[in-house]
Amino acid sequence: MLKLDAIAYAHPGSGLTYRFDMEALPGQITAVTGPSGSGKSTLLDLIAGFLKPTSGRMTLDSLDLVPLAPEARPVSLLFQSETLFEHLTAERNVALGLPRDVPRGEAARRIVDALAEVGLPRIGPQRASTLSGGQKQRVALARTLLRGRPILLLDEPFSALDDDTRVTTRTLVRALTVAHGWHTVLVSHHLDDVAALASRTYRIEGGKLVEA
Ligand SMILES: Nc1ncnc2c1ncn2[C@@H]1O[C@H](COP(=O)(O)OP(=O)(O)OP(=O)(O)O)[C@@H](O)[C@H]1O
Repeated sequence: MLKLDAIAYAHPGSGLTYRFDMEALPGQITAVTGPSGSGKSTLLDLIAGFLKPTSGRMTLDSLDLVPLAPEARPVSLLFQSETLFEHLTAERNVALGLPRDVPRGEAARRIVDALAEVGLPRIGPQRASTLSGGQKQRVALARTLLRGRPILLLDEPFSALDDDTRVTTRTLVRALTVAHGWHTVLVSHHLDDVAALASRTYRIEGGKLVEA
């Protein structure tokens, strides 16, 4: 379980100190909602390690996350505007999720498997710049699969997608979360995404997470 226990943080110059308590179970999507400026990105930045809490505990099972630098945390991120390298092929983008020491043959096999798992078995050689928004999100999810990190942070990941693509992409996110036992934390303004996906929902109110 991912557990935040009185994680405290105040932005420099701000009078508000956030105090976050949260539990996210493996194989489930935990949603966080709240108005613009309420602190949703701040929460994700604390989990990812881009911000350091002033106090509190944050653990994944028995692993203490607070001392770990962002690159050492068991965390993957997926945002609204995807972070693929547009000039690289889909398979090169996916390969970025692999450790450098994986032998070439095994790397190729794992990339093929990951693209098949996200439903894009044939687009490996295509440049990212030629893919649709939904395909790009799937390629990013394939890269996440290869990273094999058990916490997935999603910040409005479906916002730029049309309605049909949005439904298929969120169905995929749920299936991957269940299949791989990810602790998926979804930040969204869209209540239909939250209703469709979340096992547990929190709302940020007055700098605190309140279970909805
Ligand atoms: N680096 C920073 N320094 C000072 N204040 C900041 C910093 N980053 C964010 N804030 C402030 O903290 C508050 C919370 O911001 P945050 O981005 O976490 O909100 P949010 O809920 O994600 O908003 P949105 O839904 O618009 O993305 C806002 O008032 C914002 O202006």
